[in-house]
Amino acid sequence: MSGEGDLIARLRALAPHPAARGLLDDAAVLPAPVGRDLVLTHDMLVEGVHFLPDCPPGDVAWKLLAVNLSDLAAKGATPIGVLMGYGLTGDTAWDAAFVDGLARALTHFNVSLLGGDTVAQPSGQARVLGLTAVGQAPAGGVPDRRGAKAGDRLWVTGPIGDAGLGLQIALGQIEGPRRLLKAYRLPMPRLALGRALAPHVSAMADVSDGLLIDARRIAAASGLAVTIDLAAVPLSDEAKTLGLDPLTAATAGDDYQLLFATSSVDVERIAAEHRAAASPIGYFEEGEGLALVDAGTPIDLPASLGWEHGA
Ligand SMILES: Nc1ncnc2c1ncn2[C@@H]1O[C@H](COP(=O)(O)OP(=O)(O)OP(=O)(O)O)[C@@H](O)[C@H]1O
Ligand SMILES: Cc1ncc(C[n+]2csc(CCOP(=O)(O)O)c2C)c(N)n1
Ligand SMILES: [Mg+2]
Ligand SMILES: [Mg+2]
Ligand SMILES: [Mg+2]
Repeated sequence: MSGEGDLIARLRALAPHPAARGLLDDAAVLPAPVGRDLVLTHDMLVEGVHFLPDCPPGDVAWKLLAVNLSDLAAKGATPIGVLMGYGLTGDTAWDAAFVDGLARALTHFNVSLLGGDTVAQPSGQARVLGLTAVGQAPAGGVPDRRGAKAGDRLWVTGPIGDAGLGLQIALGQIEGPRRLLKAYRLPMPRLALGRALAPHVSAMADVSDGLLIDARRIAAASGLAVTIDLAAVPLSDEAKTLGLDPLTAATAGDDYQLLFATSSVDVERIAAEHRAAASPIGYFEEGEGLALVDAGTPIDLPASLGWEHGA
């Protein structure tokens, strides 16, 4: 495998959906699901920004798909297919391992490749990958970041902070269990849980940039203030053993957990039915901005609430 044509030939096996037209046409043609809206999202991964140069290519493929499916999960949507933007660097072994990993990930999530684009990247430059995911909206309406109500509690699925530790492990800054490295490299989008929660939430998003910054975005989009209790942020046993502090966990990002507002009392039961844990970590009220408490005692906001590109 070397050039564009060879890559597309390899990708053809990942594109069995009739909408993909065998990756032989100018565009994909997808019949709209009857009576359902489509949910569309696009996220990119950049070498050195989202993944390290020594990350196994198959893991990069998994993460490219997973971070996009996480946005569909936050909308309670069911994935249908994806379009991928790929930059060739001339490293054909890397490309082959990436395609193998993408095949595994697409099979795992029962998603088809519908199309995309392949370009050559100038040699020596960081890899840039993009993916658009298309999903079918849930029947009862799509949760919005703008829908939180004063009096709602803020909930998050857990754990939070494992991926941040995984990044530190990948960077060789700390030693820790392999599960934390996997949390960073191979995030698991909460698709089934997102679908189950969607009818019960007033607002929902996934946690990509950091719990604090993403919670503040829900509050801002809803025209409300949010208060978060750091003592309630769910940490894994491994993270506690490594002494992870909740503020670091809540600003690290890469969690791909669900963050949502609701007044429903059914949330813990729904999460348990999906073998997940959901924790009430705060509440919304009239006003604006984010406030932090630690077991009830107000504390100052950190200088950075999470990841913001170019900030
Ligand atoms: N280059 C762009 N062109 C058009 N819309 C964009 C662009 N970048 C971001 N957006 C839109 O801005 C909104 C917020 O995007 P953002 O990427 O912050 O959300 P997200 O994908 O959930 O988070 P993350 O990228 O951290 O996973 C979305 O509606 C997104 O489609
Ligand atoms: C090598 C490396 N360094 C730092 C990070 C941390 N990081 C980068 S982008 C981002 C937010 C999510 O991305 P986006 O907002 O683009 O979806 C986070 C938490 C990483 N993943 N890899
Ligand atoms: Mg995005
Ligand atoms: Mg998101
Ligand atoms: Mg982001």
